[in-house]
Amino acid sequence: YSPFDVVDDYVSEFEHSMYLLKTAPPVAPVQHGEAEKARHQVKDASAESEEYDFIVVGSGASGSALASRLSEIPEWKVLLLEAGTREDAVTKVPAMQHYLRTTSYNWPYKTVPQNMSCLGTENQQCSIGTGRALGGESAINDMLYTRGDPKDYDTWADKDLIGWCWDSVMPYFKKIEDAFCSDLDRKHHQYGKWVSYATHNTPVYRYHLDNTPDGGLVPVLGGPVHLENMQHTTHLVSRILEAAHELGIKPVDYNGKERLGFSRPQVTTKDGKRHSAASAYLTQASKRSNLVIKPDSRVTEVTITDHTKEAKGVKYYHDGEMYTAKATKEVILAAGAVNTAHILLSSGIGPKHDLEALETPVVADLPVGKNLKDHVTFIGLNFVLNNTEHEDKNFHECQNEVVEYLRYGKGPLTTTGLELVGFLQTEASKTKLHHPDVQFLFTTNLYNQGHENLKHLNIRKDIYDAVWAPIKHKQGFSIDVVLLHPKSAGYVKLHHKDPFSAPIINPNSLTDQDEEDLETILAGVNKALKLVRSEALHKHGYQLNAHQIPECDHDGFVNDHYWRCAIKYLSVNARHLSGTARMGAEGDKEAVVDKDLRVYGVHNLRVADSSVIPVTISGNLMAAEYMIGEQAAAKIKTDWLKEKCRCEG
Ligand SMILES: Cc1cc2nc3c(=O)[nH]c(=O)nc-3n(C[C@H](O)[C@H](O)[C@H](O)COP(=O)(O)OP(=O)(O)OC[C@H]3O[C@@H](n4cnc5c(N)ncnc54)[C@H](O)[C@@H]3O)c2cc1C
Repeated sequence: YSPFDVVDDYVSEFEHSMYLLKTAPPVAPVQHGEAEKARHQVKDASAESEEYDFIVVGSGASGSALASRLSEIPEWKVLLLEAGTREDAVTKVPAMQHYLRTTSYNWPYKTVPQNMSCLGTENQQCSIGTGRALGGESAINDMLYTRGDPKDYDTWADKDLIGWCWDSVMPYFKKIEDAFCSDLDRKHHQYGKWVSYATHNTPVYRYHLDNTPDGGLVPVLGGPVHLENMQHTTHLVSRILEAAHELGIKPVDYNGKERLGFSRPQVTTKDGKRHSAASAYLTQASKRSNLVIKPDSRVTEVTITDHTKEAKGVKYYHDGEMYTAKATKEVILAAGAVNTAHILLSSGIGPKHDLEALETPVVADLPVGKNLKDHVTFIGLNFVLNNTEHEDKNFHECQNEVVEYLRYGKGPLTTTGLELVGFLQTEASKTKLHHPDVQFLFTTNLYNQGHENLKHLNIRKDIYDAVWAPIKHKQGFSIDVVLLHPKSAGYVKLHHKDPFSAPIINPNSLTDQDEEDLETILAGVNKALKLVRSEALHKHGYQLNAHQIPECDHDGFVNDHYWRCAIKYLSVNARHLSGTARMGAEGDKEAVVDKDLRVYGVHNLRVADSSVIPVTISGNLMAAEYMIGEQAAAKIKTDWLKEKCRCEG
């Protein structure tokens, strides 16, 4: 075959998508004037509005799972509204993920200036952009699939949240997944089987088959979300596993029974291409006539009746005009921890005092926006390999990579650079139970590729020049240290009552009084340094990047004193945002929704996304979001189908 046959069509589609992304106008916030103009064009609500049984707002992991499951009931008409647009050829390529975060597939939010973290960013403002696409963040994220630790969910259940303990959520994880990974703890997964076919001139294909009782082979029906290991790794994996062995750290399946240790990443790709929530859930479901999916439609407010406090529908902005849509049964918000809080606040649901200050009529006085949590992450731990330069690729090599990607789903384009993941308990941990407090992300050549590549993190140019520019093009790797259970909490507030203006986001990272958060990251840094000093890595010549942050370099030594300072400069937000519409039992003053995700004090309104997470989990959030979407659908089905049985007698 000619590589040109494979590549030509793809390259033109890819180039076209890149052109559209580069020329797209800035997305959010829409300018104040434009919002005003649009508001005057609101169509007459009663005459023009569309009517549905359910309206789901936001199509991320939770919203896509939820809308898809609700539309399984043919009599229910479901509307899914999404502010972002459909994915394209660029989003499918895992290696493009950093680029995507500077495009219109992103809400370009920044935090307010921080005092204890992000000191190395422009204006001390961390970038906190979240995904804005059909598929939500799963269309731009790092694709790492981590369920979290059973103890996390048991902690939720300890707060009287029946139905959320590990034993209750585990079946949903299994329902979601279709896992094709090596090193799986199989009892704990819904997994596919591998059958390889190699014919004389075709590549190896994979079939997903199982034995039937009569001995034939049928496809196994796993869940909609395809999981596989990163399809491209380097020699770093075996070297780190060897080093880990030296330190007594085990190789594990972090989604299995034993979770403390190191694993190959399990990621949401299918044949090396990104498998977003939209691909997993909406591609099939969109064939149903009772599911209406509207991208480029930004919800500004939930409409709620004055005296009965019932959610009746939403207002949304599409193509320069405002529309209304009615929900005869429920409205469910799944717009992510920042935007769900924003919509609730704009609808008059939030702290009374704050809403009144902005002259917003109060529908329900609830602590919306409080308790914002994120997994703050230290990115300043970089290692170089004996000053080895990596060479620029020539045209032929690049072309081969594209062919490898398209034809076999392999090669460097299928990876984000992440090679290995660790869940560890540091010396700073206060619990006697086995429970991780930090996550390690081992990535090759992530930060030393030019300042442009760190634009999505808002890193200052002088910091880049001091720390990473001297090792540009050097081979090496980094260990990001992720704080899994931050004590500090922040908030999301309305900046203005105009629903189009960006909210105030303050994660307040590393501000806890006892500095436990800082000390836990420091303990993680020291553990990482110990690992790199092991014989297994030392013998290859890996060295700590000698170029450090000038503001922290008081005495020329890289010691705890230095690292505490460095952590404040180069800890950034992981954008694992949660907790802004927290789930809690009745009487819990910090709760916004109950255990069935219903908003307290407002009828027919639920929240089903990371906003409801009451206590952070030991892992990245996407898997939990899929689980929350699935659980929400099951709860809604139970409620309304039970209702139907009662009515029908
Ligand atoms: C850069 C980045 C990397 C990450 N990497 C990982 C990772 O590797 N693994 C992992 O598990 N997690 C990762 N995360 C976090 C994870 O992706 C999210 O926590 C999770 O996907 C959130 O799912 P969600 O359904 O709650 O919301 P989202 O995915 O944020 O979906 C919400 C959707 O609602 C839409 N929306 C918002 N406001 C409105 C509105 N007003 N009207 C209509 N639609 C609206 C948004 O456009 C968005 O599409 C990452 C996040 C980011 C930003």
